[in-house]
Amino acid sequence: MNMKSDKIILGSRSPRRKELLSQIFPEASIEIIPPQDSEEAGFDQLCDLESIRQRLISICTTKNDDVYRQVNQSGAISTPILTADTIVVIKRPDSGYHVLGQPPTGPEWKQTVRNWFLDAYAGKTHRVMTGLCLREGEQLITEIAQTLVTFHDRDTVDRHLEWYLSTEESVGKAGGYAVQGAGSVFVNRIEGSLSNVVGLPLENVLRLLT
Ligand SMILES: Cc1cn([C@H]2C[C@H](O)[C@@H](COP(=O)(O)OP(=O)(O)OP(=O)(O)O)O2)c(=O)[nH]c1=O
Repeated sequence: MNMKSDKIILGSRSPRRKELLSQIFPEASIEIIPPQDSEEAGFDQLCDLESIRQRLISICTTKNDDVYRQVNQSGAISTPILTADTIVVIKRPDSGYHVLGQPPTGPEWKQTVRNWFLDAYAGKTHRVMTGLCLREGEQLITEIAQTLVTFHDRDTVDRHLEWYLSTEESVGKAGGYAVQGAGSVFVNRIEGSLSNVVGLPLENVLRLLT
């Protein structure tokens, strides 16, 4: 089956997304144009899945519009533009759902990630969602892929957590871990797309592009 287009613009600064996309699309045909405005709407106060999903779609659409504005300055373009956003969603027993994005950038990141691992991940299942936005000419297609990730029990997390924090792998990763890296030592089960957890659900992207 052929790709609908022989070029694609990936609107992302994430090296993982580029690497993933190049597994299904020739690397030489991928142009990277990251969004300029790094201010993103947050998920504060959102505690039901429907509002979280809507916000996720709105974030990837905003990224897509940003890239489109940059490209469009030189005249209308027909190359498809793909943008994405990945979040971890946990369920709190009392207050519904809660979104974990990337850890804070200040020195408090270690304590934040420590709390996420001990309180939200150990022995439990959380969701990883990636929102996608694909612009093809006038048309915008948006969708969300979801994967369930179950962590090992508290003993295993306790045993490896301080070592994991010392690797600093958490930095820049949604939810503070990398399933494709050392973070895999904590993961007991993955239900759904693995590439979705890493930042780009390849099954969805391939379906949209073919
Ligand atoms: C959960 C998880 C996330 N991640 C990464 C994927 C994404 O790069 C990052 C989530 O960050 P995002 O905020 O989705 O994206 P970004 O700011 O890195 O990039 P963009 O320019 O496209 O907005 O977390 C992993 O690499 N492995 C994992 O297991």
